[in-house]
Amino acid sequence: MTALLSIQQLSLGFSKRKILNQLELNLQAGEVVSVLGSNGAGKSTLLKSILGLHDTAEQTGNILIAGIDIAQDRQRALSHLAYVPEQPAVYGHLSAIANIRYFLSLANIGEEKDINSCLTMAGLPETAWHRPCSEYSKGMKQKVMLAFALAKQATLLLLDEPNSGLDPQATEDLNQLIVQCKESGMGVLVVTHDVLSAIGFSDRLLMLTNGQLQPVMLDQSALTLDSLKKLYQGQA
Ligand SMILES: Nc1ncnc2c1ncn2[C@@H]1O[C@H](COP(=O)(O)OP(=O)(O)OP(=O)(O)O)[C@@H](O)[C@H]1O
Repeated sequence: MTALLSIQQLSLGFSKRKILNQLELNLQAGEVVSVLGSNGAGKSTLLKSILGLHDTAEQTGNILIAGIDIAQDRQRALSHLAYVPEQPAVYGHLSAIANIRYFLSLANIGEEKDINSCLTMAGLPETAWHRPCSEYSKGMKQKVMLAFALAKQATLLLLDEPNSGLDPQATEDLNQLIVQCKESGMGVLVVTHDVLSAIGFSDRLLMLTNGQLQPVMLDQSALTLDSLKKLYQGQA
């Protein structure tokens, strides 16, 4: 089976400082993988690599999305992917529906999927659909971007710190949506500091350390701040 995301020997540095070092990752359809790591470990740098945002001269290795090498055909590779950044980027003067229509047109996608049903699935209240997004909370903007991912029929979803700034109810709603995406056959890669949520929705937890991804097993019932500190410091 072709992996939805396959990263082979990815290395990247800034000013001769190595951030990613021969990093390997495979993610299958219907799988949620969460990447943990200390501040500055390189998690956002990894996401930017997957999005093809780094100068290729700075980077070595291969990244394939649905079997397509982003260095060869970035546009076609990215057509399979949806990305929700930590600060969701929507146009404030447009409504949720208008934003999604606009993003779909930018991606050259017709409205094959019903936007209303995507907004419903993403959990945005119907009363907000036609209001300008400048009036939305962060959680609501995030739901617009997730509804876009569903409307685009992306098979691979990248989420950068999806729970930061969300209250417990909004966190639970988002966690459930991640599980729904997985159950519908999407692959989801999450970068997060919310270890508790990640244990709940992930099939695999990986720790980014010294530029590489290492599997970690965490027992939710034994989780303490001290045990987490040790794990992040590589002492667990
Ligand atoms: N464009 C850049 N130029 C130089 N250094 C950079 C650049 N982007 C990131 N870095 C450095 O690379 C390292 C990894 O940064 P990155 O943002 O990927 O970390 P992170 O794991 O996402 O951290 P956090 O958990 O704080 O968000 C940091 O030391 C950062 O300063």
